[in-house]
Amino acid sequence: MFDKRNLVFTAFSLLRPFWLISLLSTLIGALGGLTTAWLLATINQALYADAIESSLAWIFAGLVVLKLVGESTANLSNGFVGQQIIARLRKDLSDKILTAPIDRLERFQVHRLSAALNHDLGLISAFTFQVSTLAISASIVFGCIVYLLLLSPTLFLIAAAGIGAGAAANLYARHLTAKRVERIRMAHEDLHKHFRCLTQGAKELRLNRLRRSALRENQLGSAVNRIRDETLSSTRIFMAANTFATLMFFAAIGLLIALRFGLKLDKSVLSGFILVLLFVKGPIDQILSLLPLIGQAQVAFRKLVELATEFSNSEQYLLLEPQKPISPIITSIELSGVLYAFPAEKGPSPFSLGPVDLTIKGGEILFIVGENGSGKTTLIKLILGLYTPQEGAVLLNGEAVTTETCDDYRQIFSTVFFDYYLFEDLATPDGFGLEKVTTYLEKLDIAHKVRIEGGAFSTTDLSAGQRKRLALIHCYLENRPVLVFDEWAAEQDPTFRTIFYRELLPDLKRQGKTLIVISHDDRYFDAADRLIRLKEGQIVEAWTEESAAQALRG
Ligand SMILES: Nc1ncnc2c1ncn2[C@@H]1O[C@H](COP(=O)(O)OP(=O)(O)OP(=O)(O)O)[C@@H](O)[C@H]1O
Repeated sequence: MFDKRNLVFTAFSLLRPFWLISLLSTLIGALGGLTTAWLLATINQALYADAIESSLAWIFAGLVVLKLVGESTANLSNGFVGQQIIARLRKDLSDKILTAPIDRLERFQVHRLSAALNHDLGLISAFTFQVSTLAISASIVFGCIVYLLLLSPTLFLIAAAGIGAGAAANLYARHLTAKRVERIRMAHEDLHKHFRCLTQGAKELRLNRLRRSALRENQLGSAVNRIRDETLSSTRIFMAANTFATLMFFAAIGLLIALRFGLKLDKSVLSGFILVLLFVKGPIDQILSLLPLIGQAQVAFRKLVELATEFSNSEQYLLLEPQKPISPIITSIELSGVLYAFPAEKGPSPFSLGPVDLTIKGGEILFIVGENGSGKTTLIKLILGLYTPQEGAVLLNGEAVTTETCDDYRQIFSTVFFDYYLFEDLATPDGFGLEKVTTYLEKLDIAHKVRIEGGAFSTTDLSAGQRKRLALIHCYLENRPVLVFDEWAAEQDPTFRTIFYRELLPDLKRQGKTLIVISHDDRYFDAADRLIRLKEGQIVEAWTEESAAQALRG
């Protein structure tokens, strides 16, 4: 549940490292603003003076310099603080995502993340650039108010009524548009989702006219139209409020002039008053024009805090360096009474796996097989320490893996997931095996397509099967004791599929690696030392090479 205190706390924690410079720059900006009001008073004084004294000229010049220095310093330092805050937000959010529990991350859909990282951060960035303008304008308005009050309290009351009515109209407009700002933000999330469809589903959309027009007109079109219509409607509301504010402003000026004789006002006081009033309209309009942006930035900031709260249960220690070195000796990896259930958010019956008892012996080849949706990938995510079991424990060499040791534990594995991500750069421990890369490329029959250039693959624009071979090269280079393959051979041609099961796996086993392989290739099940079959989240069959041979012997 979102907590308002959290928003305030986050805002303060963001500003804390820069509080001094923020405060100083705001004060300097305010000084610049107040100087402007003083400058106006000096001009007014000079206009009605019988003679211009040199001291007045010096004061005028000094105030101009002070105003320029104050405002530029405030603009520069506020820009600096703004950029620091944006940089900090970007890094903090990336850290949150890097350390977020994998299952949370999987549930928090990508388009929501990209809306936050692009739309929300963009709005906050735009807002931070306006902070000094806001501070300077506010202090000019404040300074002018003080000066007007000193000039004539009666005139001030009349002017304040007019300006106050306009400001109230704008605040009411802000209230009226608050829901629209929320709806625009929601539509941006939808927009990001449909933009993903545009690029990731480009081929399918080209081939399916019905889907294409549904996306164009109903989904993407609807989100675009909602943003346009809600923004236009908000703009109209603010325009109406601004028009009313201007009307009230000039009505107040009209009234002041009309009352000139009735109130027996001094001509010089009235003209000076109106001069300052006309001047102060600029900063007032500037503040009012920023109200829509302030509303949008508030919503954006709240969304970012919500995102940070969603991932607050993060594994902060993942960012600490260095980790414990990985022990290359694996005697066993054990799941003891492990249970994991997906939350009941989607669909009536969430999937649950276990309780599972499973011991993987160091150096063996274990196949995990079963129908689609039987829980194979979920099981390996538990083995890999990517999901935390709700019950039971994972043990390495007989010792329970704890929250503190989990990341060290994860470093024993190299994986190629079914939905793997192919990194272009090679991340090898101390350059391990770099001299062997060419041999690996040749072994995987990909050397004619890819070279190593500057510590990265020269290209990853390859066929699906070839890309997966590059993912395997990453595993070779990582040189970890346990390798996990989720349907690695699915995209390979028959020849290379045979090479994978008959040559590569036995070869890795000979090097002392432990191999965990998810496979649907029943022709090669005999390549396993041990096989377990999953059904509806339970191990329903387990055999070893010996038990199979014994069964065959009868
Ligand atoms: N992020 C998720 N949220 C909720 N349920 C999920 C999630 N991921 C998987 N599931 C559910 O868990 C079940 C097991 O999924 P899993 O990916 O482990 O199956 P699998 O055996 O690897 O299937 P396949 O052979 O198709 O890859 C599925 O029925 C699926 O509905």
